[in-house]
Amino acid sequence: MTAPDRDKLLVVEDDDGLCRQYRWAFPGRTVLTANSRAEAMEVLERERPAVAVIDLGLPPDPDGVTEGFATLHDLLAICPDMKVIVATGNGAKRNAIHAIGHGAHDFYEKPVDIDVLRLIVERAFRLFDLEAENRALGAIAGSSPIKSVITAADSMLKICRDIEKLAQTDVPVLLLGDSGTGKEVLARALHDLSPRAGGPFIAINCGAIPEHLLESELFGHERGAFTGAVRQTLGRVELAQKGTLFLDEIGDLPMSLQVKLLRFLQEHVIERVGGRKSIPVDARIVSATNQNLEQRVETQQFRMDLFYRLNIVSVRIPPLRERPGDAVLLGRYFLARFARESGRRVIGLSEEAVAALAAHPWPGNIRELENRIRRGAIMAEGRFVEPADLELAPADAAVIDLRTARQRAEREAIHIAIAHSQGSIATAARRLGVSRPTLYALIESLGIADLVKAGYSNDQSEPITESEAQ
Ligand SMILES: Nc1ncnc2c1ncn2[C@@H]1O[C@H](COP(=O)(O)OP(=O)(O)OP(=O)(O)O)[C@@H](O)[C@H]1O
Repeated sequence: MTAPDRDKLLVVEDDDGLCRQYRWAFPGRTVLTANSRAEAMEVLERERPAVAVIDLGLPPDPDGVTEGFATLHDLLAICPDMKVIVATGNGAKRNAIHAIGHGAHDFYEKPVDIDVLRLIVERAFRLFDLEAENRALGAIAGSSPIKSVITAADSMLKICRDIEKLAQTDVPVLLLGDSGTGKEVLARALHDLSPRAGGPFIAINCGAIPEHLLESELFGHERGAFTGAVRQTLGRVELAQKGTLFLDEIGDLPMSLQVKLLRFLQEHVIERVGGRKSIPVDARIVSATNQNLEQRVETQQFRMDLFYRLNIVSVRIPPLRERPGDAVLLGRYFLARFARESGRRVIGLSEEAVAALAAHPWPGNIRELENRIRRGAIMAEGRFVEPADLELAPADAAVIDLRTARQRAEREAIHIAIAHSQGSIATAARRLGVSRPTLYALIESLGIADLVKAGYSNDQSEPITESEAQ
């Protein structure tokens, strides 16, 4: 299918007179019309319009909304980037809200006011353009030199280039970074880009295996080496023959094994537990830690000679919070992946979710981000993942202007006061220290009249007195 056409407007409307009106109303756009869902899908396949206006009352259900919603669903399933505006009957706000929840970009109420509709449609075209540009930018920014490493941050792009260079050598590399920053991803990339790519990549977490098992896990054992050693077993070092050995959490390697590892690094030979033979092993060593190894050397928990052997080249991986743009870029990447894997129709992150991702400090780094997005892809009810789906607080509180902050606080105070006044506006006004007309004016200007009416007010019968009005 071709790319969406940024000038084409699709109108799905069964009234031919209205279709004509639409054509006149948008002289600068190519207006394509369809009378039914089937026709709309044909036009979509052929023309890929950027924006669509659809009437919810379409045949065979012109008086209901089922066909309109089905059309909305089908259009977005094929073309999720398209901006769809739905036309609803007078007063049918519930349908409009339902449509937005199902991915519609906007709605307008019939009868058609062409000036208003023009504004809505032009806004949709502008947004479509902006998003298309963003996607193009994202594709460029996200084009990291290493396929498995998604990043747009300069510091990480530099690390990727360093990894590419280091991959051509055999020097031991020490990867330093907090938990979940992608140390294993980079270790694997180092292997995959190296001439050893055809050989094995063997990883071992030195902190996760009990000390008494670790020696045999690393170096293997001969039959009868200890009770239960019923057969000869190769260790991870030997299994990495002609490949790469990734020693994760190297700071946790017990002192007794540090000597043995050092010998391997110096002489490229190992001895299995219970064995006497020196076995040559050709494996590249990449290690990683989130601890301060120098400090462990100072406190004599880590051998200095081993530290220098492992640390011929070190690569410090920045935490996610220090990679500008990466939380959102990775968030979109994971969401696309999880949505695809789970077959869910979650299309994107809401603006609020993007802001929340950008503001969160990510103590658990990319692993935390991945887990939150996995949750969001499952929990999202509409088409967009919201901050609550990610169990993140909305971020906008930190960046709103003072006027918005004041209005928000006023809204909240009014709701609380009315709720505590059993719905009486007069009592609420007294509690808030304002006159009743002022409170009414505030409720009106803050746009919460409907909520106040629906929620609490039993105040309808209390007319404003003359003295109050002054
Ligand atoms: N730049 C990246 N692009 C895509 N996925 C990434 C990136 N970095 C990390 N990940 C993913 O994040 C998760 C954590 O990464 P990884 O296991 O490499 O971190 P780590 O630093 O080795 O963590 P730990 O220290 O806890 O072992 C993995 O699922 C990994 O695939």
